Amino acid sequence: MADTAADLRAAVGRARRLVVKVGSSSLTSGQGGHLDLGALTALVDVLAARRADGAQVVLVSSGAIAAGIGPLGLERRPTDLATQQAAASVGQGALVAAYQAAFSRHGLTVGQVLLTADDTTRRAHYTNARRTLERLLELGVVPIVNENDTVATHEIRFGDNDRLAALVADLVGADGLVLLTDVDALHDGPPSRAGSRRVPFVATTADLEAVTIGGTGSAVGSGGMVTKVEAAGIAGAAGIPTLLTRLPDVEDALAGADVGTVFAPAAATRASRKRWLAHATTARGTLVLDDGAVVALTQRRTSLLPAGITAVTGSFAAGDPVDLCAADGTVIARGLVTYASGELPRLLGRTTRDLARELGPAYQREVVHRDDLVVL
Ligand SMILES: Nc1ncnc2c1ncn2[C@@H]1O[C@H](COP(=O)(O)OP(=O)(O)O)[C@@H](O)[C@H]1O
Ligand SMILES: N[C@@H](CCC(=O)OP(=O)(O)O)C(=O)O
Repeated sequence: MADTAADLRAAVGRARRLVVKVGSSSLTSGQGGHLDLGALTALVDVLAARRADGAQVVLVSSGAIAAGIGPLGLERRPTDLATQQAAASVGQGALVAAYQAAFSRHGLTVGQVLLTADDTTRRAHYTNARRTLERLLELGVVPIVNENDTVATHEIRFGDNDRLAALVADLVGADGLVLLTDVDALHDGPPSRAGSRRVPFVATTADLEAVTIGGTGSAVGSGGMVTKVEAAGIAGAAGIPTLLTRLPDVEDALAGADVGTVFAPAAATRASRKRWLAHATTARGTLVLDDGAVVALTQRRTSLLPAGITAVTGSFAAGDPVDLCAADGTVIARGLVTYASGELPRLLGRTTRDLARELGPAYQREVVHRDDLVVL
């Protein structure tokens, strides 16, 4: 029988391994610019209590850019990448120093882990990040994860930390993910709209059909509710329940109180490598498929051959992740491509037999092998 909301709340509360993500809006005051040390300390006290109960905790903390606004004398969150990176460079130091001081009062050591979207896209980097996090946890350290904003580029960037938190939860095999933001829960419409109501439980994506999910409502956050719901989906695909609430309610939430929104995990999960491909990679280009190829991939689960591709966009190397799209642009799958973007145009629409005869046996290969392909 499916888990009830109460079961799932209890499961997150007693998680042996917990990933907690806190957003910029919860850690900074007013228009942002300075860390709210009271809020940060309150969070650390709750996490330290979980540690004292024997749980392992990974903290994914935003706030670097927001915390750099004040020290740099800026008036608001910068919008250009270079100034965001400068603010993150200043703010990340302040953020980790504040956590270090707060956790040390509980006798706990923290370790900073900065990741880029490129680190999760490359499988070897991804598994390396897993080893680092595992070792930190074994050593009793509280890892504090953030995006490595100072080197992230526009093209390949998480931007908000919601997806990163869900990927980290999957990476470390967490039993629960907690997303802390500046609203008490997911609402059935933007909370600023009069009459919007809390959604206490999302059992399946069907429960989201009647919900209007919007972007950020704060001056310092970036993803809004859209990325939080997506993050709950990514964690759910790994079998991990997500609890979304606001920082002042986190203690009650972890005690199983009926606050926030709890998202049930998916009934069926994919293999870890397929989850990585679906959620942790960033596509470097697009292959547009004809209708026959779409049917072959989605219904017969075949590999993708050159004959079914009508167009290629982007610049990628062999082995890179790419999106596979239908003619109308809908992304239907993601896969690791066996050819570089420069090689593909002359192969499109051709049979592998013709290509092998003309160009040699190496050209008999699939463009995306079914083992390296995940239908979305
Ligand atoms: N349906 C919804 N329910 C709740 N919040 C929503 C909804 N749609 C949009 N939001 C907005 O999402 C915001 C939280 O996201 P964000 O500002 O990115 O926070 P964080 O910094 O914690 O990541 C809320 O303040 C709210 O204004
Ligand atoms: N890595 C960035 C996260 C930016 C951000 O606004 O994220 P979030 O508050 O989670 O929507 C930072 O630390 O400032």
